[in-house]
Amino acid sequence: MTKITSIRTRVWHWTGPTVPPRGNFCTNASDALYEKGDAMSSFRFHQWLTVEVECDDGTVGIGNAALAPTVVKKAIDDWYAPLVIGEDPFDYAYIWEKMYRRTHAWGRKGIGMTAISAIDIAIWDAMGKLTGKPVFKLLGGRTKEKIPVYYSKLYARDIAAMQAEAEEAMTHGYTAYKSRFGYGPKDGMPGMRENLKRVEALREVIGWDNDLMLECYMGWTLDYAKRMLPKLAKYEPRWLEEPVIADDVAGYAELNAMNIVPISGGEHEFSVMGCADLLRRGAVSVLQYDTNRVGGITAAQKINAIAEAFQVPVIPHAGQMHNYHLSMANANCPIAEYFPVFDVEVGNELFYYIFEGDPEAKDGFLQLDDDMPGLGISISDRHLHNFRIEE
Ligand SMILES: O=C(O)[C@H](O)[C@H](O)[C@@H](O)CO
Ligand SMILES: [Mg+2]
Repeated sequence: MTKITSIRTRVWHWTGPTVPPRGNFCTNASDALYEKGDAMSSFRFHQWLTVEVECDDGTVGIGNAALAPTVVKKAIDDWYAPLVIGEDPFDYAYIWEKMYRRTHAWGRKGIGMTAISAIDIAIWDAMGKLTGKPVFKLLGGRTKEKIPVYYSKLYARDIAAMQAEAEEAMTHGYTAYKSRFGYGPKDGMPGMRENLKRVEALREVIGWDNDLMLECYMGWTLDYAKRMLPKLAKYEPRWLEEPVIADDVAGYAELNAMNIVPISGGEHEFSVMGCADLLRRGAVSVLQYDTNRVGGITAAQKINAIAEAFQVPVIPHAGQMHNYHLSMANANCPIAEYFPVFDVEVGNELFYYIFEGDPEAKDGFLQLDDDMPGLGISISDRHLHNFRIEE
């Protein structure tokens, strides 16, 4: 029997250069407030948590978390690691339930479930390494020759710059593009026009044979979204993402039931139960949990089965290997999100500066290696000079 002997947590604080924040960059939940200064500040992730689960034969599985890394680190060090050390990693379902139930009073969403996710991902990486199999081969194997990806950036800014970015992305063969709205309820009718002008401008560049997805990042309200949907319909978006805050599940369901534009969400939902509730209530037409938030690979795979029963496709939030392996192993995961490598801005791109092994998209697809055990990533020292590491 294999045993887990230690869990090492490190917070990687980015100290390198970052792209300065811009106004109307991306609507977000703080936009509802009378906000002085940078409303987007609490939605930038310039830190990341790595979790290394070591087994008694020296095998180390790597997990990660992007949400509130310093707090998640403390939760793991103080509460979760003692529950997991001494267990057999192949008892991953038992370990998951133990972490979930022993901290159920406070850990079923947010910080706790993010901690569970990071440990669970590390356990699956360890199991892959211990069996000599890529994680996707432990989940269901290769359901796709290669994974189609969508280009995910196009934050709101001046129209010429957005069109230039889309034109450049087009040269890489993507057939799907996600853009972010910069305006919401506080910007009134003029803001609606600004939003619509940018959608129009992107359609001019990518044409009508490519998918266009539109992201609100929780920055609109139900009222505003109901007014915008009929105006957006003619641009045929594949989905409208996170129009309202994650707690407004009824709002999601009302917008989705309008059947004007498919509503997507889930990246701020946690646990099997949380995602099952979104599906049961018809809240989303596309489910977008993130494996490093929702409960790790153990929970994500259960959610995939439930989503398949509802025939709701799962397109996890973010690229990154913990999501790619699930996309490869599930026919109900049609495409994956892909953040192009770029200067540190929002923070989704930090993954590339901490890890080695994440595949690069080519001609709108990415590939996983049948012979690469585990997740296929390692912790890199290429950019150590740009990080302060908190052990
Ligand atoms: O869907 C996404 O990629 C997320 O919402 C991103 O983190 C981003 O849009 C927020 O800045
Ligand atoms: Mg999103």
